[in-house]
Amino acid sequence: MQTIDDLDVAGKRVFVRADLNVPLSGTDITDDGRIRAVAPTIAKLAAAGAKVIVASHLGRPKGAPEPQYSLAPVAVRLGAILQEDYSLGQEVAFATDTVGDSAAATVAALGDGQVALLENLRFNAGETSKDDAERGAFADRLAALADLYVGDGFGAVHRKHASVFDLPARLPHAVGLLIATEVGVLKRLTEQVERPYVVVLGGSKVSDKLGVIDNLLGKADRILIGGGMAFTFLKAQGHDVGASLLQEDQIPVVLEYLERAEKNGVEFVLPVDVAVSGSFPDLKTKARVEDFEVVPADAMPAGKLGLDLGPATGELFAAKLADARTVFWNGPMGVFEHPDFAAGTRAVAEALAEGDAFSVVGGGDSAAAVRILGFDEKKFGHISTGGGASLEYLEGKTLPGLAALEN
Ligand SMILES: Nc1ncnc2c1ncn2[C@@H]1O[C@H](COP(=O)(O)OP(=O)(O)OP(=O)(O)O)[C@@H](O)[C@H]1O
Ligand SMILES: O=C(O)[C@H](O)COP(=O)(O)O
Repeated sequence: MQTIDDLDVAGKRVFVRADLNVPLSGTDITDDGRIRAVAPTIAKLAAAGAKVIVASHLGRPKGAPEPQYSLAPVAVRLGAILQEDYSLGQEVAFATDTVGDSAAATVAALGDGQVALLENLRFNAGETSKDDAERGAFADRLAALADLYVGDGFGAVHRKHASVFDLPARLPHAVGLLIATEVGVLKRLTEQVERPYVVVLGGSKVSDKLGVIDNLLGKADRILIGGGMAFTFLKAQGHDVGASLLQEDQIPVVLEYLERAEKNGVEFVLPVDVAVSGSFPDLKTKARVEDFEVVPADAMPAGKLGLDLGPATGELFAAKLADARTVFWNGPMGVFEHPDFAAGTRAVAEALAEGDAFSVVGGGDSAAAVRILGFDEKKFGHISTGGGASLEYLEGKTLPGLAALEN
């Protein structure tokens, strides 16, 4: 792959596909880790005299503008970071569309060394379309904005989307600093793993992430399952899971995983107790949950939502991490955004921060959780900006965004 050092960027319009899909509470950015992670690439290009056009998705809008997914607050924060940490002389210009008049005018007004951010790519149906021609047509319009392409949105490289996959085929391209670092670390987990190798999985994108277990059954020594992921396993074992997140159609798959794990000598560890509530907590006010209750994992009351590991499971998971030499963790153990349901995530983070295993934390929300809960990032081996992306990399899948940069 070419790096940005291989490109002559001075005076050129350089399109940087970043992953600025940051957690928001209204228009407040609750964790800016993904912005900080791509800032070195943007700053380096600007310092080399490029006109830098940054683009990203945010959330999952359905192909049309949805104001709550606007990247406008991100432009302000990116500008502040570039000014404070990289001495960029001006603010980041913001285009209120992606391939329309605002984008054209914003890019035309960019001077050498200046930076603009386009509005959310997913406000256009062409970005995520399954139809090659529709995606290609959108990529053509994006390509018209720029002379060169830099891929640095590691969190999105597993998506076959126009700006990730089709656009680099249309412009001379290179890999950014963030992707280069991320891939370097994850390679280590696929090539030389020190054992015991323990994998911790949680989060809410259950259907996206169950598949990785298939591959991990041949690699990991122990797999701990928490977060929204746990309830499909508990249900497969015959337990009622109330109104918790459940991927019912995946139960046969999960049963096969459990059987194969036993055959392969891989230890599966599931929650033994769960923190529940009758409704999803208010993440904005963070008001105390009146009906908060810890119940055994095999006796979840009907209608209740499992929202965190119980304390016994927190201790169990910490014990199962104590002798690990390598750990990969993806997905929070509970709805950590609310203080009543952060304990499980805190227990795992604490075990990793205090242990001496080489630990990789993958995922926008998992990484944010570690920082929001106040852990020192330096206590972890690597904090990856990619959740689904890092899992698919570890699965050995071809990632469209990396394949496109290799061609
Ligand atoms: N039991 C649960 N029920 C519902 N949601 C949960 C549960 N446990 C965790 N979550 C939610 O999971 C979300 C994070 O899941 P996700 O799979 O997106 O994690 P990630 O891999 O770190 O992020 P990404 O894949 O987006 O990079 C958090 O917002 C958290 O509140
Ligand atoms: O948060 C993520 O994992 C990336 O930004 C990708 O988002 P997506 O799962 O909505 O494609």
